Order: sequence, then structure tokens, then C-alpha cells
Amino acid sequence: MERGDGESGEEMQERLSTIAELKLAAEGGQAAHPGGTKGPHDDDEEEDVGFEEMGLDARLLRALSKKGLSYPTPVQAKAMPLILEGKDVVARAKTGSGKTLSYLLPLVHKLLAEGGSKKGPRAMVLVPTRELCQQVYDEATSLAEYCGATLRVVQLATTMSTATMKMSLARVPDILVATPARIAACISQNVIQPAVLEESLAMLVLDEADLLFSYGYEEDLRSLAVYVPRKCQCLLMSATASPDVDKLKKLVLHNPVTLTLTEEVDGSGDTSVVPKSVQQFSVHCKSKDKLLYMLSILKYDLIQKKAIIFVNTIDTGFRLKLFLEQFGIKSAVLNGELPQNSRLHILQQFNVGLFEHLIATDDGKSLQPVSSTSKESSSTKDSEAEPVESKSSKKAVRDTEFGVVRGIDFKNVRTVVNYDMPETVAGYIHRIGRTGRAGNAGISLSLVPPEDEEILKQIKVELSGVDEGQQNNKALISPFPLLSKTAVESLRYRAEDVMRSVTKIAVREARAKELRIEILNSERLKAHFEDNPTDLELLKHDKVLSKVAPAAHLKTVPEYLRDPTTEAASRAVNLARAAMNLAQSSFVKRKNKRVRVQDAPTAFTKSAKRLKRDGRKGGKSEDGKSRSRNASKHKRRKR
Ligand SMILES: Nc1ncnc2c1ncn2[C@@H]1O[C@H](COP(=O)(O)OP(=O)(O)OP(=O)(O)O)[C@@H](O)[C@H]1O
Repeated sequence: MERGDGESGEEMQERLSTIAELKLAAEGGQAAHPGGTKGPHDDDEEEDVGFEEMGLDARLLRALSKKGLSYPTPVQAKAMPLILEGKDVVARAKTGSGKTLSYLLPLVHKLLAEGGSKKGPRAMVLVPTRELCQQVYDEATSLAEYCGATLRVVQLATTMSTATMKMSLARVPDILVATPARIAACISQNVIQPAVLEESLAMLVLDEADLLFSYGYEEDLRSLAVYVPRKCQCLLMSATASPDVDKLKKLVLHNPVTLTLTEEVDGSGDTSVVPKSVQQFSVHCKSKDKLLYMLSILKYDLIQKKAIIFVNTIDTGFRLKLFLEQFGIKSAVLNGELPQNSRLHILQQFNVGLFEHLIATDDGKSLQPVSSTSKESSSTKDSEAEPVESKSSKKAVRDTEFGVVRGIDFKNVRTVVNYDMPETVAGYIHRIGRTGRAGNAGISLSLVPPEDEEILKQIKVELSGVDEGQQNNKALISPFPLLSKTAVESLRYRAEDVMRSVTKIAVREARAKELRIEILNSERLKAHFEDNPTDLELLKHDKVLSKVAPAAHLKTVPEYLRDPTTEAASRAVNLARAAMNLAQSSFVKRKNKRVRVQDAPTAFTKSAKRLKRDGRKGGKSEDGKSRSRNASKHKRRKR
């Protein structure tokens, strides 16, 4: 029986069962709280220990309750008691697992308990990037404010002159947040006297410790280590293991307790540093087709938003933006060339959801010209259209302390796309760690051209812990099931047409224009947001940069081009999105426990499986051998 809208009874039944499945996924999830010891991070039988049982200062407990946090995450549950005891701790836990509060809570607790006068900072948190500096500063300040305490938190920014640093430190801070280079500069310029530091410093935290050396802070840290008093408690936090962490450990810690909190991936006893709430997919395509594939994924609405799309060079980012813009897909570009105020503002806007697609380069390293790394040059070599770093970029001031990948707590990012593959496994882990934070669900999607198969292989081996041949059920990165070849090919002609118009010159001009605007805005922004911190509408970062206005007909994909199988997938993604929103909003109390409903990756996989099964039953598969009911129905309709 066919209904008026063209949906058969069977199809309607199936759609309803998908909805029911998604609802079930949304409502019937495991007892979970993002922080709980029995939350999505961990299925062991340990008893839940609340923050109250940890003996935290009552003001901190109130602060946590105001923030809506009731249970510690596993890393918090394990690390905090040790830190409160005064032990040096090295903690390695996956991205988004709450490492920041695991050291800030005991740190603030101790400062509140000790009180008293001081000559120098009592606690110092060192991080590799300015973006992280700001984030840790915000978190510490908000904790102090919620506690109603008069703790003074100061951050030292890279751009500060000696005079400004002196001014900032004139009233002695309780907590100092900075990059190692700033502290080393303060010491060498006598803004901080080593003797004072030796006397006052009671706690030193090296956050994102795996990255501090690679960001070039080894010398700064070595010079600082000399002044860290023996009595000072030292903590090292990291997401990945690295020889640098070991070096740092030897440099500043004394008999530390080492905690490694990874999680089981598949119930087999094996562990992974990637949150299991993140489903990982790959799409294999030629390098020159990456724009086309990206367009197909977005145009068919196959991924959840918000999405971060990682690229390896600034020019690639602008090229992608200009290209997508022509199809009515808006995005903002974030890179280390932009002034710091603009970068912070972009992050802020993205976090509150003012735009859905953020194209980002990962860190200071990505600002090197393409030819400077073999990996980057290889990823562009068979794509003639792919521009190399423009000359103008060499003149731009590059901020080597820029970094959005490492440690930044993006809010509600549902999908991370590797438009360009990262150079290293650690880079991959940090990138995809921008989604699936605090137990939320997320998806990662990597576009893999033939020349990046090797890094994908390495990633798979390292994440699964077994050689390729043995991965079978442990394959953590599966082929993306929702995009059919037909869907991609339906857009090829239009995409290639637009690709030709996004020339190197257009990219260079757009990049220069964006930079000019942002530099101008930067100062205005600074003043404006000091006065109006909540006014985020002033500037839109996803504005159109193309000189030529996007053609109206490219904004939608006409009916005759649409691929029914991928359309069905798109509907499933939308249902999953609805389920995720439902899941997010439905925190319920069960037996006095905060129960967070299961998020949607399961639903996503099930929908994908159903689509695949349908494909086998008669749907249009990637090789185009069979035809779907939808496709023939679609044809009937067309006729
Ligand atoms: N106990 C908790 N319950 C619920 N959410 C929490 C808890 N602790 C922290 N969070 C939230 O988890 C998110 C991730 O925390 P955080 O940024 O500290 O992770 P991280 O482990 O440092 O990640 P990365 O390695 O990427 O830096 C934040 O949004 C934070 O507010």
C-alpha cells in the first residue's frame, strides 16, 4: 500500500521502528553520569564515590553542585585523593575525561585550607598554548568565584610586555597560569624573583605534559626546574604517553604515583585512550576528490553538528571554506595567524553554537609552509588544485603558542572530520578527542587518500594494540557506511566546476582579507567584550569571503541528482541527532543517582547497519549492482 506522500506501509513501519530504536537508545541508556565511576567511561563494579566523600572543602562542594557536577570522573576519582594526600602524581587519561578539575579541585582545596599571607604564587599551572592558558584560567577563576573565595588567579599572556607582567603580578597571585616560556621570561627579567618562588611555590602542575617539549619549552622547563623547591608538590597530566613525559617526570617529580586510566573498548580487556563514546570512520578517496567528498557529506547532511574539520595548512582551510561557501555551506576558519582576541572569540562563538562548521588547523606546527614537512607535501602532491601555502602567509605573524587541538574543551562537538590526516597517532588522538567529551557521543570521520593509508594503518595498529591482520573485530576505524558512490558522483560535475573557480589567488585574497578584518576587529573586540561579555552577535566569523556571491542554484541539490540511499542515510542521521538532543536534555534522577541516557552512536550504527542490510536486500550498493526499492519508487515518481 502506498500512502499519499509516497511512503509504503512497510517503509513507514521501518521508519517508525528506526525512530523507536533511536528513542530507546535515547531513553534506555545505562546508568551513567559523565563523571561517575560507573559512567560511560567505565563498567567496573566499583562503588560510586561522590565528591562529598573525598573530604573537599564545603565551598568547593557547593561550587560543584552549582556547576551541576555530582560525581567525579574516573581520573578525578583516582587522582584527587592522592593529590589531596600530598603525593606527586603522573596521570594519563583519555581526552575529555576531566583532567583539569582533577588537579584544580585539590589545588583550590589546599589554597582555601592554608590561607595566610604569601610573597609569591602558591600554585602554578603550566600549559603549552595560550588557548589552554585562557581555558584553565577561566576554570580556576570560576571555581574561586563559585566558592566565594578571594583567591587571585592570574594568567600571563605571550603578548604581555615586561611592564604589564609586573603590573599583573604586583598583587601576588595565588594561582599563576602561563606557558613555560612566560615564566622563564619573568624569572630572567626578574619580574618573579627565584628566591620568592622557592619560598612560596607549593604546587606545580604541568598540564598536557606530553606536549610541553614538542612545543619547544624544554629549555624553559629546565631553567625553571632549578627553582622548584623540594617541598613543592608536582603533578603531570597528559592524554598520551610519550618519552617527553618520562623526561619531565625525572626533571620535576619526586617518587610520583603513576596513574594510567584508559578504557576497555570491546569488553575484551584491551584498553584504548580514545573514549568509547566516539565512533571512528574513514572514507577512502583520491586526494583531488577530497573537496567533492566533503561537499557530499555535508550536502547530504550525513554528519551530526557541530563539526570541527581539521586541515593541515591555512590555505587548505580557506580553500575549503571558499568552496563550501559556493554551495551555501557556511563555516568559520580558525588558525594561529589570527589575532588572539579573534581566536578566542571564534572559540567562544563556536562553543555557544553560533555556527556549526569550524575549519581548524591544529597547532603552531601547522603554520609551517606546506613543503616543510614531508607528510604535508605528500598529502597535496597528487592534487594539482591544492594550493601550497601562499606567500602572504610567510609575512603573517605566526603564533607558535597557538593550539586548538590540544586540550581545548569544545562544547557539544558531535563530529570531528580529518579533511587532512594528522601527521602522528598522538595528533589523531588529540584531534578526535575534541568530540565525545565528558561521556557525550561523537563521531570522527577521516578522509583518507592513498598516500595517507600508511598513517591510517599506524593509527589502527596503535589504537587496537594488534597488527593489522589480527584486527578483525577490533577494527576501531570502520568505513563510513552512509555515503554512497552514487551520491558523490551526483555532485561531481558541480563540484569540479566550483573547484576551478577557487584558485590560488582567490585563496590568498580571502586569507589576507580575513586577516585584515580580524586584526581591525581584534582591538575593537577586546574593548567591546570587556564591557559586554555576553554580546556574541557583534561579529560573525562564518561570514562569506568569496568575491563572487554564491549562485542560488548551488545551494540545494535538485531532486534529479539526489541519491535515494544516501538520502535515507541522511534521514537516519537526523533522527540520531534528534535522539542525541533528547539524550542530552534528559538527565534523570534514579535512586538518587544521576542517570544520563545513552547517547546515539549505538543508534547511529544500527541505522547504518539497517541501511547496509537494505542495500544488500535491494538497495543501491556502492558498486551500483543492485537497486533500492526507494530508487525504483523514486523513478516511478519521476515518471
Ligand atoms: N565530574 C564531572 N562530571 C561531568 N562533567 C565533567 C566532570 N569533570 C569535568 N567535566 C567536564 O568534562 C569536560 C572535559 O574536561 P577536561 O577539559 O578537563 O578534559 P581533559 O581530560 O583535560 O581533556 P583533554 O585531554 O582533551 O585536555 C569539560 O566540559 C568538563 O566541564
